Formats: sequence, structure tokens, C-alpha cells
Amino acid sequence: MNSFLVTEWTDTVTGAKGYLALDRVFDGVAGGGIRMKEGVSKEEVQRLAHTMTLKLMGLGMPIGGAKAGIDYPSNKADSKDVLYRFLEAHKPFLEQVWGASEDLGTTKEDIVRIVTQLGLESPVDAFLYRMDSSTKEVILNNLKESLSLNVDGVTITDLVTGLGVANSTLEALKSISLNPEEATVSIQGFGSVGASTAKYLNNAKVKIVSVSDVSGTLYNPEGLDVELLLKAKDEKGNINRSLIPENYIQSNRSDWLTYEVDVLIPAAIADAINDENESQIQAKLIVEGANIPVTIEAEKQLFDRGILVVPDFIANSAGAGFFGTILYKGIGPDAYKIFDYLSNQVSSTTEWILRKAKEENISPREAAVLFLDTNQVKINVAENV
Ligand SMILES: NC(=O)c1ccc[n+]([C@@H]2O[C@H](COP(=O)([O-])OP(=O)(O)OC[C@H]3O[C@@H](n4cnc5c(N)ncnc54)[C@H](O)[C@@H]3O)[C@@H](O)[C@H]2O)c1
Repeated sequence: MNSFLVTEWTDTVTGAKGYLALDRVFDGVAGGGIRMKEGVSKEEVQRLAHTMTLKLMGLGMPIGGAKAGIDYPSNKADSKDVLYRFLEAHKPFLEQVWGASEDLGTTKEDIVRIVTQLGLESPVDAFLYRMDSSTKEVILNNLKESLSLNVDGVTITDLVTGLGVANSTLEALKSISLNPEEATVSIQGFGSVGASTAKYLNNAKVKIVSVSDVSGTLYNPEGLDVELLLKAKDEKGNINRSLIPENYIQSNRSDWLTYEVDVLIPAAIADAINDENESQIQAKLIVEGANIPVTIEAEKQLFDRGILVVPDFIANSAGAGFFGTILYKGIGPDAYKIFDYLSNQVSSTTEWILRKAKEENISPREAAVLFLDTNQVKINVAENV
């Protein structure tokens, strides 16, 4: 994987390794989260940074993709000190090139607290430093207010990715001429992405017949009561079984993909659909809510069986565009305007790639690469600095 730049850092206290990969730098900046997890490798960080570039390009954002990774268990007592030292060492990047956010094992609150201690105004100072002081002040306020917005008691950063996945699904249903009210869906995972995807599909009257979490699968061919499931889930996406109606069939967590449904939405783990379970799938569409939930081999087999897979870097990209919407599109602090912008972008990209895939008889992933190549010319990738 060729990144524009990768740093390698060693913590002087614990010996932990850390990396910052800037996949591309457009207009002087790149954006992406900080993952803290035992075993994170430089290659993983580079791959994730590249996916960020693809997501941001798909959303029409003039920002390169970045990702940081710290190979250290996030549940250790001193993990926040390790994060502090990593950010301290990368302060010059935070000041001028890299806009940081949370990812697995880190929180927005910790990152904001640490960068403030380091003398920065925000984790996205790099995006602001070329702006004149009055524009910067307006944008910073917009950003702070936007981060605290919530809809129905849920912060918008916890809703926006699932909203995009739901809109991508609705667009994909159009491409197979299926009315949302007649469509059935099964979702793996009921955390931030799975639950918000279910919420917005339910609003569009799509029938969610099956949902799984880490403990198992719930199934009701008549449709699950999504509002009830949203109330029964905790902040980690675990559904409290004592609140579940008796007529729901409860089974093993691997059963979610075996039901006869129109759409499968893997929104939990990587490699959830692979060459060992792909043959059990009866759906017409798979919309990737999680990152890399379908292996490349399984995706090829699904394509040969006529099952379309909408790639993750299109379907789940809305969350990646949250900062860009406020920083570059001047939108905010208004949850519905932010939602409108991002969901329209995800819908139109999904429509484009599925139409192109049909016209050229290629997979949606191949069509997405064509889309990004076209887009790349527009945002001038050659001006890497
Ligand atoms: N949160 C975001 O904005 C965002 C954006 C893009 C991609 N993603 C990716 O989407 C995926 C889910 O993210 P999230 O933020 O919703 O996570 P989360 O931790 O909020 O929820 C994960 C859910 O998956 C369930 N789960 C875990 N292992 C499972 C298994 N083996 N079978 C069935 N269910 C299982 C959990 O019980 C929980 O319901 C991850 O791959 C993440 O990297 C998240």
C-alpha cells in the first residue's frame, strides 16, 4: 500500500508502537480517526487511511484520507497517557495537516481534552489554520454546536452513518425495482450503525425481519418492532432479551444471514460473509454497513450468483464526511441540513455505481472505482502537497 506519508512512533514509557498514515493530502489536509487496539499494524492503518480517501472522495469532499493506530489495549489503566504521548509527538501534524477524530478504542472526549492540553483549539485545527480569524471562529462554533446536536436523544454522530446506510439501501432497492414497503431486511449488529440503519429503514416503512447482536439473532417474519428494539438496546448495542416479545424466534447469532430476505446489512464485524457461509445467502442485495464485512472471494461468488454488494466505502461513508460538511460545505449547526447533505451524497453515489454496474455488467465495487476515478479528476489528486 503506497501512502503519501506514514510515521512510526515508539512510546518511551510502555514501548507501544503507533502509526499515522496520510493516504493522500488534498489542499494540504487529510482527515481520519485514531484507533487504539492491541495488534494494530502499520499495514492495517495504511489500508484504513486509503478507505478514508475513498469515502471522502465518494462524498465529494476535498480532503485526503488519514488514520492513526496505536498498538496498545484501550482498556489498560494507562491507555489515555499513551494516547496523550502519541498526540504530543504528532502535534505538528495536528496543527497543519491532520484532522483527527475517534475510532475503535478512543473517544471524542479524550481526544478533545488532550489536544486542548497540548494548546490546540480543536482536533481539526489543521483544517482551520489557513482560514482568516473571523471565518475560523464561525466554523469552530459551528463545529462545537454540531457535535452536541442530537435527534430523538441520540447524538448525530451516532446516527449519521446508519442514516447513510439506510439511504444507500433505499437507492439499491430502486435499482432492483423493489418498493421499500414490500422489502424485507436482516441486519447483523445493533450498535451505532446497525440500530440507526434500522431506525431510518423503519421510518421508510421497510420491514426489518431479523436483527442480530453478539448474543444471537431475533427473527419475526411479520417484522420486528424496531422502536421497541431501540429502547431495549444499551449503548454497546446489546439487546435486553427480557423486553423481547415471546413470538420472536431467538437463535444463534450466525442465523441472521440464512433467512429469506431481500437485503442483508452486515453492520458488526469484518469478514462476516465469507466463502464458508456465502452459499447460505438467499438475498438479492447486500449493503455493507460495517467495514470490509464481505471477503473479496465471497463478493466474487455473490456477483456470479447475481447478488449485488454495495461497497462499504460508499454505503457507510456518511460518518466520515461529518467534519467536512461543516468545514467545507458551510453547513451547520443544523442536524437536518447535515443529514440532508450527507444522505443525498450517499444516495446519488449509490445510484451512479449501481446504474454503471448494470450498464457495464461489472460489480458495484468495480463501478465505484470508475466513479472515484472520474471524481478524482475533479478534485485534482495531482495536487498532493
Ligand atoms: N460508528 C460509525 O460511525 C462507523 C462508521 C463506519 C464504519 N463503522 C464500522 O461498522 C461496524 C459497527 O460499528 P458500530 O459503531 O455500530 O459498533 P458498535 O460497537 O456500536 O456495535 C457493534 C454491534 O455488533 C454486535 N456484534 C458484535 N459481534 C457480533 C457478532 N459476531 N455477530 C453479531 N453481532 C455482533 C454488537 O453486539 C453490537 O450490537 C464496525 O465494523 C465499524 O468499524 C462504524
